Amino acid sequence: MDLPINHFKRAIMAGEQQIGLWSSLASNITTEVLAGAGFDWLLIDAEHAPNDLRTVLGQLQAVMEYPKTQAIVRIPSNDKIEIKRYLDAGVLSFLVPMVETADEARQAVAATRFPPDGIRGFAGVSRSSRFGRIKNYHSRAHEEICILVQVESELGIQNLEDIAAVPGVDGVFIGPGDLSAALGHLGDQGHPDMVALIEKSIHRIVAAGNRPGILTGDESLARRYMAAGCIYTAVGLDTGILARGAEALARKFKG
Ligand SMILES: O=C(O)C(=O)C[C@H](O)[C@@H](O)CO
Repeated sequence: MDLPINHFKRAIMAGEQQIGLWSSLASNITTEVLAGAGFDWLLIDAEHAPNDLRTVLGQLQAVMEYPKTQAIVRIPSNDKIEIKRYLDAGVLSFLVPMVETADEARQAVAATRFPPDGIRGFAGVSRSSRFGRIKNYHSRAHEEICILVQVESELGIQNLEDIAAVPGVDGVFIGPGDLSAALGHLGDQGHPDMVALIEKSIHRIVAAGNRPGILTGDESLARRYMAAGCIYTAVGLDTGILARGAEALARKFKG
């Protein structure tokens, strides 16, 4: 058995825009529904959604039937133990929240590498190696692992270039919600000052030779950030689609 190819990682490295959707319903059924919708990637959120390792595993299995849609997992925190467990479960692409310094970015990368390049614990027969069926798994695993670090604080923005320069950081994702809150615009990601700062940050990440990403449910902002250089762009959330769609249908009959 060959090492699974990380098509998402290869696409962003090639500069090919990847359109994604946030998946927060913590259900293998809804994630399977979304996997067939036509997105390039789904963000399975284990930070701000009631996901745990077992529910994420079920969603990874649900997505497998849709090879054109890749799963990115946002882990609860930048924790080496968490990263090890999600790696062993078969996660290939990570979004690591609240990274503020280059050292924190280095820690995240090291948690995904076996010694001597990192500190990942050795599991001989886990799902990541397809239970020992992938030849040379341990010596090649890093080739298909994708680390996206999330910058969403004032300190993180200050350290953007240093973070982007860390070897093994495949992308720098801007968290507009937390960043807006940190800069005095809580709940107002569309404030002109925030839009300008995010646009400038995207330019900085590109200039640093790395790959920017973002989430926004606002179509005009999504297109503006893509034009600025965002190469993996989440354009909505399953919870929002379900809530607003259900409300609209109810209004049709209930007024
Ligand atoms: O800071 C942000 O914005 C994000 O990290 C995304 C949110 O966590 C997500 O839940 C959408 O609101």
